[in-house]
Amino acid sequence: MMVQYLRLKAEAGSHLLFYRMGDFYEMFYEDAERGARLLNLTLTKRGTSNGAPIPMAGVPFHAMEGYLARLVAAGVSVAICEQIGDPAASKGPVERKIVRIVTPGTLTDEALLPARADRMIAAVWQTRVNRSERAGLAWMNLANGEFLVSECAPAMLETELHRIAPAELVCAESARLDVPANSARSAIPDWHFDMDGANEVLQKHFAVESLAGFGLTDLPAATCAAGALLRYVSRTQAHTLVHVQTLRVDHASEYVVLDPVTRKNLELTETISGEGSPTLFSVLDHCATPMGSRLLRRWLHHPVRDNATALDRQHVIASFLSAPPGASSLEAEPSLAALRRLLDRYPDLERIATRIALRSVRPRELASLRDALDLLPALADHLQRCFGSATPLARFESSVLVDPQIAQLLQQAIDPEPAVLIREGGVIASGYDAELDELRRLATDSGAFLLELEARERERTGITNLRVEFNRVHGFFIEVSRGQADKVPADYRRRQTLKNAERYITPELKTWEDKILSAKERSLTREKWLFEGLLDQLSVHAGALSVCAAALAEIDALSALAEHAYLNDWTAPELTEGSEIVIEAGRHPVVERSIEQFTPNDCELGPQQRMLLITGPNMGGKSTYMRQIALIALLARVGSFVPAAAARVGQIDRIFTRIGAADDLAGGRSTFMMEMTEAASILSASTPQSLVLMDEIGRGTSTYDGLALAWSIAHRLLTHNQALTLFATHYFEITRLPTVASAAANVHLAAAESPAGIVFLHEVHPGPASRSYGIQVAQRAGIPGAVIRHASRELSRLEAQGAPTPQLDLFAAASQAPAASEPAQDDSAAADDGLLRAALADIDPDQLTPREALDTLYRLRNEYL
Ligand SMILES: Nc1ncnc2c1ncn2[C@@H]1O[C@H](COP(=O)(O)OP(=O)(O)OP(=O)(O)O)[C@@H](O)[C@H]1O
Repeated sequence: MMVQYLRLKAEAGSHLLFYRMGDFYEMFYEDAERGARLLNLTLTKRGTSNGAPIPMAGVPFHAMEGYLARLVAAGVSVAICEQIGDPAASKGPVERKIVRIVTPGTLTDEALLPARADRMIAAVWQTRVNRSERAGLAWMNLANGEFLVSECAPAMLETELHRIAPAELVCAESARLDVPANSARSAIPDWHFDMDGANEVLQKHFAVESLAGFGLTDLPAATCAAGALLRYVSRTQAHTLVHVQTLRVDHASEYVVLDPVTRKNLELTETISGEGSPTLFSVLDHCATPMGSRLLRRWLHHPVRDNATALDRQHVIASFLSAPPGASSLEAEPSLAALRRLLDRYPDLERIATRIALRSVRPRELASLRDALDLLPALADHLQRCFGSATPLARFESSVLVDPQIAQLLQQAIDPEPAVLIREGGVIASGYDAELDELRRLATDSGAFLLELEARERERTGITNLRVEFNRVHGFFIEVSRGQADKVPADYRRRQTLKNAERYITPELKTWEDKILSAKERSLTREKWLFEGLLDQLSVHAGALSVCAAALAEIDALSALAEHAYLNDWTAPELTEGSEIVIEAGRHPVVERSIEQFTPNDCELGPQQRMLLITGPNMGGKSTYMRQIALIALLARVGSFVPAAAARVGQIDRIFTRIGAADDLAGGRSTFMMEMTEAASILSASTPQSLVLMDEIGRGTSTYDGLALAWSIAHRLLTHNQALTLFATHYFEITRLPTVASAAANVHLAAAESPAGIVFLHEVHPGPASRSYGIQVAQRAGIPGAVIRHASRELSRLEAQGAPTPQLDLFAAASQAPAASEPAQDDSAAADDGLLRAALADIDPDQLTPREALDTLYRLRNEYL
């Protein structure tokens, strides 16, 4: 047996091998030690190898899913090996085979998948294309069959990986890659990414002669990644990936780019501290179905650049909110509420459709599919009746109506309340198959048949005390007392002679006995066979079911957004082609839900006013204001309504954020270094169509350095990048920027002092702030009174001395008129000078090749001229 085990283990490679032995899955050697540690199992021993005992640990077969879930959550892959031979018929160990491999990114089991989030698997391959380095990406959502590819510059790889957020990342053994924090890494041999092999695997899977139809001609790196991924995923599944029916090129340029830092800072689906709520997704997710929730999550991570796509969604939401012709707008909600109630009754059709294709669907899922299909006509009718067929909703009507034959088939085939597993029987409805009905009747109604047979034989033979009986040794027999034995007909065969009686069997009873003794077993076998046949018939419709599921998910996500808009008074933003974000009375979508009275604020960014310099006291609401503008812009680009009285949002290519400060100790970067790295990427990549959020840049170093950097960064963003920028700062000097660059404007968060202390008004007013209120905020935070009094005395002393540092004169100077433009320009020139000197000091000319020297010269010229 160990020889067989070692052969299978070699096949399983680095995956844990679950080796089926009777009612257990056993692990041996290092697998046993690792499995026991991860799953908290008892480590035992079995036999010896080279004189040493073999470690062993096992899990009961019926509890396997729970253990698998824990292993997958820990990023461990498991190869599952089943007994496929007949133990009774085999000499030596029963034949066994690895039937599937469960990896973090290739799950399709209901129990192992998160309901309201996708689990992607991605592959990456970097290669040189036309003398420049390209990163090819392929990713698959096995639970719905989506298969996508894209290519990008290596510098964008991290951003792309965060957008895709794979649970598992497949890469070449030789690749040096930073894998996103939540991804498990799986290394495969480099040659799996070979171009010829990739073409072959993909062409074979899609049964095509060329991949040109998929638009892969100019994407060699992505093609290699797709081939390797398809090969990897196929190996993990017991069945072919029939539901992966197409491959789509996903152009990153279709979406507003959000780098990993921005996704985190905007708390789209995860808070900064890693919780699931409160986030934008958690407040918006009113979806009735898991597939609707997953789609909404995907949308929030993929705001679109194209107005048409966003407007199409917005129009559907508007249709949901518009009342039927002639009715008042108050009636909109009830018909929307009725729709939401209808959606509540739908199961996860998307995943059921996939599991039908993968033939791993459970009986109860088919029962819920049957019930759901029954509801579809009512849903289509509701859409038509309440929202009218002339609206953008009409496009869903044909997709949600699937062939009624599927519903009919399921009605006939599946028991009203089927068992959990097919192996238990009780899944196929009675009346669907005459033979199954007969087997079940035999297995359960044997008493009636025996009584009927006994009565018939008594009448036929005239033997009144004839009895039909059963015992374990002889099975069924007809017993006749010895005195009556001469009356038995010729077809009676003697089975046993007792002292006072004879026992017989008849051909009819023998046939019936054979039938009944195996009836249970045969009814189970027949049921399995019928179930397989049913899956054959259903899998023909898996594609149509997926289309229906996608339409339902979209209706669900859009009606959830409509409901949120209705309940929270959101409005439809205007989407324009320009570069602008104009918001009237905007609110923060998450914060407005958590506090009683949210103060709305306006914002105007556009070609004439590209930067808002935001000042105000700590706790005044600067970060909230900046984030709400970014979230409103993002929601508009998702196609949602927005929390504002009115909004106009133009084209946005990227949203950048430099908010808050956190050390990246693991990455070896200090707070200041992180801050500057993020600022550097903003300066190098933002464009006039980008939205940039900068919160307190430069505070992580000495005041003069910080101020000089903050000034220069803001100046450069205004003059060079020309991005739409929200720039919050405590450096008052920077509020002079509008005097040198007219596209900048000052706003501040208002606060007032009352006898009870500082009152934050949270209102955005034009102009810079007049005071910092730092000491008052510190007092509210619970700094001891003695410290506060000491600080106040120090502040008065420093102010009396006449502002020795820019930091201290920050707000005191606010009431004075801003300085003339000359000195400010000097400031800017001085800061540039300092940076140039620092850059020159970093260069060691002796270490540069002529080419590098020339490049450096060009870079410096571009940056400082
Ligand atoms: N517009 C608003 N209406 C009502 N409350 C608000 C508003 N904006 C912010 N707040 C409240 O004020 C708190 C502090 O806001 P925020 O963190 O944005 O201040 P801040 O100015 O960025 O502070 P710091 O400078 O210390 O980072 C928020 O948690 C929120 O409860």
